[in-house]
Amino acid sequence: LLPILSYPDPRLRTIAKPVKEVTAEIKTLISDMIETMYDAQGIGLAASQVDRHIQLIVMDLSEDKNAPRVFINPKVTPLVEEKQPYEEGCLSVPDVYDKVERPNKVRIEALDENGDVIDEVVEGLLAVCIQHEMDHLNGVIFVDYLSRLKQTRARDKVRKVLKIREKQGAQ
Ligand SMILES: O=C(O)C[C@@H](Cc1ccccc1)[C@H](O)SCc1ccccc1
Ligand SMILES: [Zn+2]
Repeated sequence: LLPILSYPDPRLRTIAKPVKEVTAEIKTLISDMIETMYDAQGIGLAASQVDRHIQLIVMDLSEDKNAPRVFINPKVTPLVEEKQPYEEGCLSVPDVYDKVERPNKVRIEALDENGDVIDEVVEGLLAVCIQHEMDHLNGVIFVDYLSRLKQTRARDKVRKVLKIREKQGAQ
């Protein structure tokens, strides 16, 4: 399992670089990220969150957690002006959930783990999730869209959650 960086760790603000070649090392990272995402009960995970600053996202929206998707060097283009609110969460901001408005139909252009082209139009949760992960690759965290007060509360909440996890871990 890979350690997931927690807000407000400044490393989460790093801009991810494009992947030049899908090496064996990157394939190992992909499987480690998928395992880490499942363990953390996430439906998406960006490489930035595990302190690897390359343009790589893994996602799995399936019920049985057996259909992982890999997006390398993704480009997301909104296809509608109108934004819809969605109650978002983030594995880097544990136990914090709040509404974020995003376009809910986007085009995804990327490469998959075999270097094959992905070019899809997606809607709903998949569209929300890919935009949330794309933000991570650009050093943006969903709490950045919230008020200063909510950002302060999020920082305090994460500090508390991490203390509790430390204690649990130590026992
Ligand atoms: O990037 C992450 O931290 C994983 C995110 C992905 C996500 C955020 C907002 C909306 C959809 C997906 C989540 O932690 S995965 C947990 C989750 C699952 C369903 C709905 C919201 C959050
Ligand atoms: Zn996140």
